[in-house]
Amino acid sequence: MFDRIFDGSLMPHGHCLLWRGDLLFLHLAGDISTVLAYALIPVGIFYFIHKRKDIEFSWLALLFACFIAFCGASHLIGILNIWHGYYFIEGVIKLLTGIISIVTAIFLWRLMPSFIRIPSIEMLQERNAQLEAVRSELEEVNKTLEEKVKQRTLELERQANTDTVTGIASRYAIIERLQQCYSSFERYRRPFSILMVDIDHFKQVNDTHGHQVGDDVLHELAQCIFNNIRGSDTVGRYGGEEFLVLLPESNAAKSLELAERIRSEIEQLHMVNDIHVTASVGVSTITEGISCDVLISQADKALYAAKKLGRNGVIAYHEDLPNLT
Ligand SMILES: Nc1nc2c(ncn2[C@@H]2O[C@H](COP(=O)(O)OP(=O)(O)OP(=O)(O)O)[C@@H](O)[C@H]2O)c(=O)[nH]1
Repeated sequence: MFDRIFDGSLMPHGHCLLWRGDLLFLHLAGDISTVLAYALIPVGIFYFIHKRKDIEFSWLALLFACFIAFCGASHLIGILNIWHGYYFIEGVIKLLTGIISIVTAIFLWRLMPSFIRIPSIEMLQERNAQLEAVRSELEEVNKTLEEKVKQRTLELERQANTDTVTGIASRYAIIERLQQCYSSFERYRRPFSILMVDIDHFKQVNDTHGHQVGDDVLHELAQCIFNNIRGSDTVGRYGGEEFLVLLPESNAAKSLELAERIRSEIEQLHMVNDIHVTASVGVSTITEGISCDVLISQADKALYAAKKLGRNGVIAYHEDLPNLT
């Protein structure tokens, strides 16, 4: 059996190619270079598959590598057969090469639709450019939205901080400012005072002239207070017809003086429908150990006293303030 396989005497030695130098050169050069290439290509494929474990269809690449390796073996036996006629071995190798080639071809054609679907570099570049355009568009939309949110937030903040009827600080804003002054007092002992201004008999204005005119009066009066305070002071609408004025760095005497001026200015105001109003003012100055709430209640007590004493007056809170009921 082995004799049949390795029997290289099928062609008499020396008859092959008749030892013509040109034929020998052509066949040897062609086969040797092909064998070398066919040995290197499968090694390259194995190396690639080893490095790129993510590649799909790697088994097909392996099949392809085997097919090339067998083609290389056919050429190798072709070289040997120049000297000896190992045609049995050559036949076996050719048969194996044929089988593996057919298997590879079948799988290659079965997978052809999938290969065709694989996007080309141009297609990927085009897709990438489209995605990039969408991304820039989204970025632009995002910027616009952010800007709108910013504007809306500012608008909401402005609305929350401003009283719509009078245009001065809202109750929320004036209380916040009061807390800031109080913190500053607690930390740096910065004094401050507050005025509680309340329009006298405002109900009569509403009842006589209507609610809209009442609103106009509130607006004019608020602006009057605003025009008589410093930039560092704040006036806010504390309640219906009640205003809270915050006076940082102002002691009791200075605050009383300002309260009197405001009261007097209000008294002299000529408002819509020739309306004249007066206001009562309660003054309170921060002292050690009292809270914001106590400070406000002191101003309220002083205001109440001013009302009880005939309105259109200014009273500063002090310990001996009579408990008027
Ligand atoms: N037009 C208008 N009126 C308001 C507003 N808020 C409160 N008022 C009115 O202010 C009036 C307050 O009346 P009162 O609490 O009796 O006080 P007053 O009439 O000013 O009397 P004294 O404070 O005791 O001098 C009520 O008629 C409320 O309807 C507002 O936003 N607009």
